[in-house]
Amino acid sequence: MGLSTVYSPAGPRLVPAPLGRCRSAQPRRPRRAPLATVRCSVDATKQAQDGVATAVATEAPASRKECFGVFCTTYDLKAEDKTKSWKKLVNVAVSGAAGMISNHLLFKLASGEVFGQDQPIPLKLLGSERSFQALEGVAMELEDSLYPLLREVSIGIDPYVVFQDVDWALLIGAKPRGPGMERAALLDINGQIFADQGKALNAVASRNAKVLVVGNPCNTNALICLKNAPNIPAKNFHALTRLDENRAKCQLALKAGVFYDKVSNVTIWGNHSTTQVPDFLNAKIDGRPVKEVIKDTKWLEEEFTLTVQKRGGVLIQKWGRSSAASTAVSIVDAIRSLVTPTPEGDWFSTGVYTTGNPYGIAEDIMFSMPCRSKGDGDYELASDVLMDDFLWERIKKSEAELLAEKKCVAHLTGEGNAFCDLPEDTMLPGEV
Ligand SMILES: NC(=O)C1=CN([C@@H]2O[C@H](COP(=O)(O)OP(=O)(O)OC[C@H]3O[C@@H](n4cnc5c(N)ncnc54)[C@H](OP(=O)(O)O)[C@@H]3O)[C@@H](O)[C@H]2O)C=CC1
Ligand SMILES: O=C([O-])CC(=O)C(=O)O
Repeated sequence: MGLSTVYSPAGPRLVPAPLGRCRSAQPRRPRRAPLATVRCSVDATKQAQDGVATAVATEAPASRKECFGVFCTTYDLKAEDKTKSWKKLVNVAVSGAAGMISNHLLFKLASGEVFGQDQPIPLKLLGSERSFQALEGVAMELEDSLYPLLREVSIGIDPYVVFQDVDWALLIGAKPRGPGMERAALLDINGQIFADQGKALNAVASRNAKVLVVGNPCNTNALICLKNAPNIPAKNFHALTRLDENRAKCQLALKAGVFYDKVSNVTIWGNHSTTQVPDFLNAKIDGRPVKEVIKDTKWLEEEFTLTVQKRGGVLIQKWGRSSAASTAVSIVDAIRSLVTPTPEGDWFSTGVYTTGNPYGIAEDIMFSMPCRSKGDGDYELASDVLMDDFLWERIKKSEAELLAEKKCVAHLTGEGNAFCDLPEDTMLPGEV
């Protein structure tokens, strides 16, 4: 007899799997439209009475998303949503789910490390025709990991199906830049992916869905995505710059000879590219301004800044591929910063939409800035930040780059014809 999972107020526990395994009505295969499937549901009242799930096979409507393997034998998620004793499910979609970053991230999500040890989640994995088999492999590994909090795994290649009702969309899938490829071409190819996914989110995701864009160039991809999803608040879109913040914290800790938990208030301003600005003016070590602790201004202005800007590229040279594990960790950090209250006085960096920002940064781009959260998934920009000429001059350079990128993708944001004239030094962190 296999195992399935049941939750009670006392926490998750394993119980024998219910009798009767549900199968797809047709063999699983890549497809654009969902097939009719058979699903299992749970009698929530009975379950509440005796604490053990009972599976009931029911015919699903044609719109039912396909579950995967053991996850089809568990519960009717909608019925579970209604039970008082269980936390409401948080639906999480991940694109590029068969890629390297996801291979680390999905297991962190399933373990409860991200949303909490009392938060059951369904995972909705988006792939493509080319990755569908690998996606099945990922789902099999998730099955074999017996995560008590993992309530459903569904895999698919149609974002309109996979993004149905999602509360969080983690958009990782994107084409990496190949040899000889112009950055403008990458913007165009990947931009199209994020325009399509934005439209799908707009049509089917939760109206308050949070969207974190990781696929590069992530700031401009996030802008494209939000412009194609006008039904979702622009404030809910993020571009991942948390990896850069973590890299900056590590370098400051190394230089100061402290462990990195002593480093706070580190902001990455701007683009996730080599124009990004790691801010040492506002950063603190043990609650003191970094400039009081590290007196080597030349190191801060030159070596520190360049090391953080180019860390991704150096790592590619060593590893032969871009950061995957540390990127997954930084995605966890980025989400946790939004779903848990920010420690008093501190802040975190995330690329957000620049409407009404207090710093004077151009409006209508996705720019990394210092933010605080009450832990409700929302954030406010930090206002207690210092600015000097060095910092401002660099911020303007990253701003100029993002404004240029925006012009390249005007055809994807509904703002007319694209005109692409990128500064030559515009590079991803992975390009050195
Ligand atoms: N913001 C940040 O801090 C960081 C961002 N990144 C970016 O994250 C993205 C994913 O990285 P990683 O997981 O390592 O990459 P992988 O190459 O391992 O996986 C990327 C996935 O993207 C999907 N994809 C979508 N469209 C295309 C396409 N046209 N051509 C090829 N693949 C495509 C593929 O899946 P499928 O076939 O299922 O579509 C593939 O599995 C990259 O854009 C990378 O530059 C990486 C590190 C840090
Ligand atoms: O450039 C890349 O593909 C990898 C990347 O974003 C990083 O390491 O910061």
